[in-house]
Amino acid sequence: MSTNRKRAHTPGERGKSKHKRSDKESLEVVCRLTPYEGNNPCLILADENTVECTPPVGVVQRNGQPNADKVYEFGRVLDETDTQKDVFERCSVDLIEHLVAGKNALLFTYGVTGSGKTYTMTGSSSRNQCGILPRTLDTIFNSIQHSVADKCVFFPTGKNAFDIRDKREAREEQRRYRLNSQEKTIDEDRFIETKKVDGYNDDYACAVFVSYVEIYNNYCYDLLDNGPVEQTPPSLDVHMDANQMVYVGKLREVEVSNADEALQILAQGDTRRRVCDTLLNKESSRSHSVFTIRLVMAPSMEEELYPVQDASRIVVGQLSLVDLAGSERAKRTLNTGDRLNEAAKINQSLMTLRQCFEKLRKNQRRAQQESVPYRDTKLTYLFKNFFEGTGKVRMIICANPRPDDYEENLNVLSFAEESQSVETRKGVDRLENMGGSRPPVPRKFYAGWNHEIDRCRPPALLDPLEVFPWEDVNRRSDDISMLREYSRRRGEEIGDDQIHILLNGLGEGLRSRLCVSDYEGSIIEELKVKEEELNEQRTSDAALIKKLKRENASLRSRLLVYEEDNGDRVEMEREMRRVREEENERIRVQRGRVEKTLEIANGGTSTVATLRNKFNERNEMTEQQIGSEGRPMREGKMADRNGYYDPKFPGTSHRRSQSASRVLDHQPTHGIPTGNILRPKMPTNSRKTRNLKADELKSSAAYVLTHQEVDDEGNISTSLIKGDCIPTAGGGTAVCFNIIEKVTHHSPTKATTRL
Ligand SMILES: Nc1ncnc2c1ncn2[C@@H]1O[C@H](COP(=O)(O)OP(=O)(O)OP(=O)(O)O)[C@@H](O)[C@H]1O
Repeated sequence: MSTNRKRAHTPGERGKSKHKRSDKESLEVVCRLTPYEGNNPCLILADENTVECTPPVGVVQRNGQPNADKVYEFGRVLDETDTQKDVFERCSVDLIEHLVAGKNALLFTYGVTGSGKTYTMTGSSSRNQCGILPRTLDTIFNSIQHSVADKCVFFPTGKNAFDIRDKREAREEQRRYRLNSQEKTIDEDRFIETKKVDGYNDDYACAVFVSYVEIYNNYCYDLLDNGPVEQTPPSLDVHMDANQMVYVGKLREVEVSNADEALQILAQGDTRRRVCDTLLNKESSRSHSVFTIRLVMAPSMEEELYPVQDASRIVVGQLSLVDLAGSERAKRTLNTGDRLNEAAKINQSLMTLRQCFEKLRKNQRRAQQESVPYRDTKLTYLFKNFFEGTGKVRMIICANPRPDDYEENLNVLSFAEESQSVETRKGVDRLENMGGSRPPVPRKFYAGWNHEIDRCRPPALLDPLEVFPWEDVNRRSDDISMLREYSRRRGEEIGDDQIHILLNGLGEGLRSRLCVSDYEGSIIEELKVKEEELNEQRTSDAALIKKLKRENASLRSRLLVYEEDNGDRVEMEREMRRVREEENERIRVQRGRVEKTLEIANGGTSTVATLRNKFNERNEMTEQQIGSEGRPMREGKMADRNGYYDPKFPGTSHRRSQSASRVLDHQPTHGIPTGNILRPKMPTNSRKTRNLKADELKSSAAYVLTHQEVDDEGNISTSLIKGDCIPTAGGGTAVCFNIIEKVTHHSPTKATTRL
């Protein structure tokens, strides 16, 4: 790995701006890496927020320089180990919470062609491959199921708004709807997500509307158009409503009562979507698709799940799931004709998206606001609501680590990383708080009882003033039989004609109470399930706590042992330090002594130096005289100049005692007899040795080593190597050699021959 790694942004910089306000939040980016089994992936997950980008071998920059490794940081990085469910949980669940709270959110995928955008957004119907969109639809309906009003109660006005029908109109519209609706084919085998989010306000009745738009070659088409699939529907215009919100005019918004219906609509729309086989993806999206889920909510009537007919109290939450077409380079796809034109338009709209982001970031930094080029493409115009209105925006970057995608991935990643500093306004709570009264009873609970109540009619009832004992209606299984018995008894007492008057009053009251009781029963059931789940969770938490406590105890005891060991170790280290310091001190003292001794030995004092010089001078003379003149000096002179001892300079010897030998004469083990008159003279108290011992040196003041050599011509040279014995700091004796005397004996026969 190159050390030349560049950090595109530090984590602190990400998503921050100077003027960050609490009503703003940053666009969040999640990066998903496509599974890749080849060699040399150009992208790898470094940690859960970082992706590392390594250039493939041989890829260099335009200037010929090698590309550096780079790291990019995102809100989260997911790789092949993260499942479709993980991606859904991380990217969509909080947006669904936004939606059920009446806020807006935009989730879009972005990346190079074939990087897994459609797979991530839609996937397939199996458990493992089910993508964000189907899971989101399931989760929405799981979370609002008791509050969904009957169909046709809410309706879109066509001007980006909704209204509410009164009950009679709604019933008529429902009848028409039933007549026109076709048999639905539901995928029985599809995976169903069971997730549910909290946060829906039960005081509201709601309806879900979906729409599906395709932006192809910068034209908007309704994928839910009712016309024949073979025909391209007319392109639709994008408008702005009275609240400055952008919407697609004449777009079909289809009301759905459950996720199955919504998925069927999605599948219907997909049959119209333009997908082609390209070199880089067998099913390449040639257009951007925008699937929008609108949750329309209005405060419900007191007892019944029917919205109060006041359009001004309607709150609409919107979640748009966008699958962008992938950016692609013509030289890689080798596209021509229509495909090339499509690619150009795709790239142009993606480029405009980048320019909008850049402008938004610039505007965030400056007081002076420049206009953002939303209108340049249909895609960016549709996104305007989210960037300038209220809503959370999240981008999923899909990136394939194959080396061929390296350069395009770099573009995508750096754009995505910069985008994280774009801020959008946070959604505000628009739902009214109804003061915590009991939620209205969903209509489906009424339907169950209607039939039963009607069966109570035959027996006559009595005086309408006589009150049915409602307070006893609390165990639902007994309610009907009690009413039957009551009616039978009273029917015997009064005539049949009275019965209808009484029944009407009774029926409504009974119906309402039974339904409420039924609804509450279902809530109790749900709470029981929740309680069981919580109990299970508590049991497993308790087991975990127990296990953690055990581990904690064992860690504590191990820690104690370590601490004791550590105490011993500290003590030992202290002792070692003390010994080392003592040793250092001893060495320091010894070194001082040695230095002093050396100073003395090397003539550190002037007296010693002078003596040594004189001594050396004399010895040199002796050698010159013997070597140059080639004849022996007179014996008397020799005695004075032997170089070993001069009583005038007692400081030059190192005698230990007066009785100690002053000169140690070290003779060769096998001396060569020269038969010569020229013989070195030793002082009388010198001691001869052939096998030198340390003790002998110690007791001597001077040392002379006799060394003999014979060359090929029979010449003998005898060397006397002389030195002073000096006691060393360690108690031994060193010899400091200071003169060599040489006597040479030439062979007369050889010398004559040479002449
Ligand atoms: N995470 C993944 N796990 C398994 N298969 C994947 C994954 N991501 C992508 N694929 C497979 O890769 C292929 C291309 O994916 P997909 O069609 O989603 O790419 P795309 O980004 O939408 O391409 P385009 O922009 O051209 O439409 C598909 O066959 C898809 O099943």
